[in-house]
Amino acid sequence: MSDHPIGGAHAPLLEVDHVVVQFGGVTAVNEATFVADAGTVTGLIGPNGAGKTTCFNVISGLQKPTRGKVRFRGRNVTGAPVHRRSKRGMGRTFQRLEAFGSLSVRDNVRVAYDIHRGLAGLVRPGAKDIDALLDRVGISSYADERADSIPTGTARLLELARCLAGDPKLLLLDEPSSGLDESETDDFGDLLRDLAAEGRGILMVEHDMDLVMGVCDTIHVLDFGSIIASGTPGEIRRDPAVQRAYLGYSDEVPEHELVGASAGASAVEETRTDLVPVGAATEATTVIPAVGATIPEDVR
Ligand SMILES: Nc1ncnc2c1ncn2[C@@H]1O[C@H](COP(=O)(O)OP(=O)(O)OP(=O)(O)O)[C@@H](O)[C@H]1O
Repeated sequence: MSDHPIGGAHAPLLEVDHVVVQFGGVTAVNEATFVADAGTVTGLIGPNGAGKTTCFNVISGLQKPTRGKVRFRGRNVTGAPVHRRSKRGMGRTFQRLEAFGSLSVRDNVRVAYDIHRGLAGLVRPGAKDIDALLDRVGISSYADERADSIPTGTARLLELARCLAGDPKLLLLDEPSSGLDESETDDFGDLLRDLAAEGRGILMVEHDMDLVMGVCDTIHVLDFGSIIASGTPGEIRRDPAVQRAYLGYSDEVPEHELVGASAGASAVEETRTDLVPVGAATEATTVIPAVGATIPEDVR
């Protein structure tokens, strides 16, 4: 039964409502409240240790919150186990790769179809379904390779294909672009937009600011477990608190010189995406120009 205060029909796809997670004395998530809507791509960003993965664990059912609620499709799922959320249409990929290494890429997707369909899967997916999915995520050429022999970026796309085999209404993607090169990341961004255009909701934890700023409709920023800003990419880029906490910023530079801080910010500034998280560059600059904007593994 729906417990949404304004009724299930108009409820956001996902609502995280004043969620708190404490690990002993550490407050990993502190009253986090945000939504992700169907048909949109939502980014969840923030510095290392900000609580992003813990939020994902609460949403997907791996972590019980100390307080607060998670609603999915208008229903309170806070106490629901992972498989029930999955059945209701929640799919997740992980930072670590979960595929079966000794199986081929194609067989990994076949297994994912079987798992999602369960006993209802009396009719097994045809090779056509599987190959169409591999094609959709752009890894057809690896179909017959063992999953443990493919590049990391390709393996992440395989994770996505396995997730899509369950036809999820909400996709939770944890750093999906790591390991992809620039052109693969561009294609991946197009795929995310396509998936959202089909009516799916996508919530993504991602450090590649070009991707986040380029594909997200809405971004929520976590810092020390709290949401410090929510808005469009343009709003987030201009937010001084976000600049300080996460995006390139130096205290020596007056705030009016921050990207887009003034009402008269130029069109060039409005559209620029050359922002990377603090700590991702060696030079102390106001707004750190991104080189490919992907953070090296060692500063994550
Ligand atoms: N199981 C746990 N036990 C104790 N502390 C934890 C646990 N999981 C996470 N934490 C702490 O909670 C905080 C948030 O961690 P979390 O992994 O959610 O951050 P994150 O934003 O995902 O970081 P990253 O970008 O590095 O993945 C950190 O201080 C972390 O050390």
